[in-house]
Amino acid sequence: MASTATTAVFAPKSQATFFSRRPFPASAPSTISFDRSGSRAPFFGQALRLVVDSPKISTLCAARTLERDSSTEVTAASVGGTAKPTVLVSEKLGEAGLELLREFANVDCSYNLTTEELCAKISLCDALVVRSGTKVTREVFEAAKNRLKVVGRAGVGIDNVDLQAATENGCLVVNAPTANTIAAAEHGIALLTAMARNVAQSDASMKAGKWQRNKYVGVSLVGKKLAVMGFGKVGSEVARRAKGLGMHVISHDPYAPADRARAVGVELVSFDEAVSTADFISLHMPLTPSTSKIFNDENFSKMKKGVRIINVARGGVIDEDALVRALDNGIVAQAALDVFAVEPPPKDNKLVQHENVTVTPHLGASTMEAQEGVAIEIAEAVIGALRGELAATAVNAPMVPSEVLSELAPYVILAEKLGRLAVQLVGGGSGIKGVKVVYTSSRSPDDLDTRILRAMVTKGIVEPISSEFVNLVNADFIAKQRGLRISEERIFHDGSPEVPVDSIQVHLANVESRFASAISDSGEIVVEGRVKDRVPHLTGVGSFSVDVGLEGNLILCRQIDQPGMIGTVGSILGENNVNVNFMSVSRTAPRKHAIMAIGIDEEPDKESLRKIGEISAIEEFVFLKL
Ligand SMILES: NC(=O)c1ccc[n+]([C@@H]2O[C@H](COP(=O)([O-])OP(=O)(O)OC[C@H]3O[C@@H](n4cnc5c(N)ncnc54)[C@H](O)[C@@H]3O)[C@@H](O)[C@H]2O)c1
Ligand SMILES: O=C(O)[C@H](O)COP(=O)(O)O
Repeated sequence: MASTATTAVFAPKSQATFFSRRPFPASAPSTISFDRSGSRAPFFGQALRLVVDSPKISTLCAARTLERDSSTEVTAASVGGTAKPTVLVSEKLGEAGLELLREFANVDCSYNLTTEELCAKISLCDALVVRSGTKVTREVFEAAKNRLKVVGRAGVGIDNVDLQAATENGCLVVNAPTANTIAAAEHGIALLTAMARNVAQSDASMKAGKWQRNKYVGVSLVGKKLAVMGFGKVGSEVARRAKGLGMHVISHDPYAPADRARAVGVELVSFDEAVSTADFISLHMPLTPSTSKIFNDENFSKMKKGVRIINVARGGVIDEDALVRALDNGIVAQAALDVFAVEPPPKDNKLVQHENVTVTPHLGASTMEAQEGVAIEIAEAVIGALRGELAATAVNAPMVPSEVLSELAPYVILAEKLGRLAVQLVGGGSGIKGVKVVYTSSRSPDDLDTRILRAMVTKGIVEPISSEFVNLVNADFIAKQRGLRISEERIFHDGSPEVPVDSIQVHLANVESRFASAISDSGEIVVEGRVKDRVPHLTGVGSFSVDVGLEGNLILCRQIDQPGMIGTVGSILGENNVNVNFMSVSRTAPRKHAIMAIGIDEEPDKESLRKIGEISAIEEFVFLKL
């Protein structure tokens, strides 16, 4: 994979190359329409394109208004009135945000709607503003009958919005990712201190007429070890505050830059070290396929007896039944939970009822200040989107002109998949800092604007490990915010200028890998890809050449080169009904080491992965999701 050709650092071109900002005057005949395909990762073939072109909004805005709850309800019978769009606010939103919305739109604040009521209203609305309590399902998007242009989530998590259905129905989803960070961190600290001193339990006891001073002796925080799991926006603020309480703070976050943690006086450690040495464990990682139920029986059993756990992240990172068992057998002395796998949890939920558990109903973001902040942030994003402006907090829309996409589409997919693969190869606790993207191309720098490719690499790296959504507008900002230094290099390739890019390499410097063979001779994780017949392929891992189509999932194995390996692994996958779509083997020399890359359609179960790991000739392997 190494190349000796010339290198140049790219300077980004003006944004205007990629975006057309067309204002959306309320009086003009206009519609925002989108390409219909796509999902959470759609910059390209599946991309949304913002086009302003028809009289939909003026019709939708011709609405008679009715007073309700100091806001406005729009009915199907509405006629006449102003050419304003209609915004349905289905959960309580800060007044400052409502005021902004009212200046621009007819605002209907209707809370606690049933799904039927929401579906009945939604076809009369251009925008919907929610928090985490409104389930914006496919049914809702379909009931909107194409009128709904934007869903604004006044907060971070969009777990309650069906993004795929939103995209398929041409609806933009925007969120407000930063305004409630401090509130969530403060709530984490509130739960930590309240739990340590039995505040909730002793309050309930006194209200029941008791005076139980001996029963509610607490534990001190000073000098105790706190493990912050996830050193992102909220986790780092919790760490800062916990240090102020005199705690010894460590953190586990495989992707956070170590110097950021050091600046707060926090050491980044491995998962096992964090959970096995801490007195308190505070959870601040996002809910992703790899963090789902990560706190399970196996990991509770590694913890110090009497550990205390705080969760203000997402309920799904804990296996709740396993936590009940860990509380009952004394491994976990206490837990303080703001979030639950199902919200609201059933009344008889064992954790909610448990004497040693302090619970709050998802209040992390619920301060006056945070709610004003998210309300303003989301109102601005929703108004901007209705006007046809770019939304930096767009969750499902990149808005890239089709002419750019048509040429770069497969490279854009390749760039994201390489980022996604590279981040999954990271192991240990050192954190990612330097990312280098190397393009081999025969085009001159003026003929190849790589911003979209760089943005896609960032998207691939950031989205699987965080609650952030990356698009072309915010990619550089998000990378900077997370301490990721992304540099680009071009290597001249003497080929056809018809082909925009010959290969893309993603290098991650100063990191350990879960798959040692992904570390190249230069000591970096390196993955390389090429587009063949418009299909992205992985063509290099570390110092090995491979060739596997980037579709579905991938298994990488390093093995002793010997007969029968392909068959042995293939049969294990076959027994698990996992279809192999591509396979390539590359070796250093006959009967020495070989790397096998296997593209598979489905995700193998744990048992099959265990069996592959037990094949004696296999020295290491890793399963990666594309
Ligand atoms: N309770 C609430 O009201 C409330 C409010 C705000 C945020 N949240 C939740 O808190 C969580 C964190 O939010 P944030 O804004 O700090 O997100 P963030 O994206 O800024 O930080 C998440 C961090 O977790 C790290 N991470 C990813 N996978 C990990 C893993 N396997 N192990 C350890 N670390 C891992 C990421 O590298 C990142 O640094 C999210 O789930 C968010 O939805 C809850
Ligand atoms: O995702 C978020 O922003 C938090 O979990 C807060 O959710 P909420 O807006 O429903 O309080």
